Amino acid sequence: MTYSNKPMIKSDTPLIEINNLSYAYPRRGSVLKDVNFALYESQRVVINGDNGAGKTTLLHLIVGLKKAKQGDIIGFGETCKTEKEFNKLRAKAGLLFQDPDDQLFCPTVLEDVMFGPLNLGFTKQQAIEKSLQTLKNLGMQGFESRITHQLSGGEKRMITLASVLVMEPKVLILDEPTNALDEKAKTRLVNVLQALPQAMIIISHDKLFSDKLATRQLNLKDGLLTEQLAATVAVA
Ligand SMILES: Nc1ncnc2c1ncn2[C@@H]1O[C@H](COP(=O)(O)OP(=O)(O)OP(=O)(O)O)[C@@H](O)[C@H]1O
Repeated sequence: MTYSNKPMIKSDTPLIEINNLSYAYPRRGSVLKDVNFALYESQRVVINGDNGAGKTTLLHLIVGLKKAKQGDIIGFGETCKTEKEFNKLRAKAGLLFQDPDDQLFCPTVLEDVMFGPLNLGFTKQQAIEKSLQTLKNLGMQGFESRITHQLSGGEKRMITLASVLVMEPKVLILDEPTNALDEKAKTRLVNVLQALPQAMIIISHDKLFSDKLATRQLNLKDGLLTEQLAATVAVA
């Protein structure tokens, strides 16, 4: 038998857990009120809610881009309070920003998608191969040398998705991934996400997309996160 010093994560331990999380903005007031939530392996949780309900705020709190005064974020079994602890969480949880322009920063598409794998320590050749494969899976082959800031809204969305998926994070956190996508691209995205083993938290206003993908749907309203639907599709 071998022993490891690494903390063991039991399969019934949530990947991400939120306990009694509350958040308020100055002038806006309370956005989240005592929110509790747990994400387990293989779950695809879609959160919907009206504009301004606090969905993006919730995702940013989960990954530590905003810090709550009240409540706990527990990532992969470890409570996160400090920047170092959130850095560890972010290494395993890939966030797709609502606005692609917050995510694209390299001159060309390939450089942008490669950036993550290179940072993870893959060789240039490996990073290129992984990036080309991910772009192909998303139907974006041929875009490698395109200038990112010249892309259309939907193209930017797909490239930012590629830059998150190529990292193969343990958890995918996607803020309105279908924004600006046409029906063909949405269908391709559903197929790509359904085939992935990762757990996901997805914000979406797109009911059809949510129904196809979600194993669990939640609604955020008046600061409260409530269960909306039982599983709509079987987890692969
Ligand atoms: N820095 C800030 N200061 C003050 N209020 C803010 C700030 N950021 C967001 N808000 C407000 O907090 C509320 C929640 O914003 P958030 O972006 O989380 O909503 P959302 O549910 O993601 O909305 P949408 O569906 O429109 O993207 C909104 O009323 C927004 O105007």
